[in-house]
Amino acid sequence: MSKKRSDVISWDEFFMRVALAASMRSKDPNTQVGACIADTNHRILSVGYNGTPSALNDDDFPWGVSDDPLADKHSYVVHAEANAVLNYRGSLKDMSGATVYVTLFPCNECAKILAQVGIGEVVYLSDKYDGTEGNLISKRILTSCGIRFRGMELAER
Ligand SMILES: Nc1nc(=O)n([C@H]2C[C@H](O)[C@@H](COP(=O)(O)O)O2)cc1CO
Ligand SMILES: [Zn+2]
Repeated sequence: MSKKRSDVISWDEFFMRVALAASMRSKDPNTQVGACIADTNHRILSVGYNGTPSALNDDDFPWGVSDDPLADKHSYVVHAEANAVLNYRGSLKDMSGATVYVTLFPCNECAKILAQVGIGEVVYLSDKYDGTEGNLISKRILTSCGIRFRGMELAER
């Protein structure tokens, strides 16, 4: 009789790879971000990546940065974590205590959104904006709302 496989990927790795796959849909030329929200029963609630609102023609808007907010991509892009929350079609009470897997540490605006929908934990791959103003504010919000956060790495496969 054959034995069951035991070297399966962990839940952390599975959800982070889903987030990573979502990031591959991003059209942002500089930073592609993916997010996957999983509940405490290991069920995926939602997925998102950074992009413009779907009704907006993203060929008509900037993908670069500029001192002019009208010509800056940041003015038009919805962040991956926000999109994951907005894409969710279930009852928000089921998001309580859920974990968001995100390929880049959330900004302060997303931290507020995640806190307000009751996310319990943030797991991230990169923290490339560590120490910047928005990043420090985000960590302050998460900490003060009792939202745990931890980094993880993905093994090469
Ligand atoms: N956690 C995040 N989720 C996101 O979806 N983003 C998005 C906004 C932009 O489209 C891009 C950042 O572009 P840049 O400033 O690195 O060229 O990633 C950014 C962050 C950073 O906090
Ligand atoms: Zn954000």
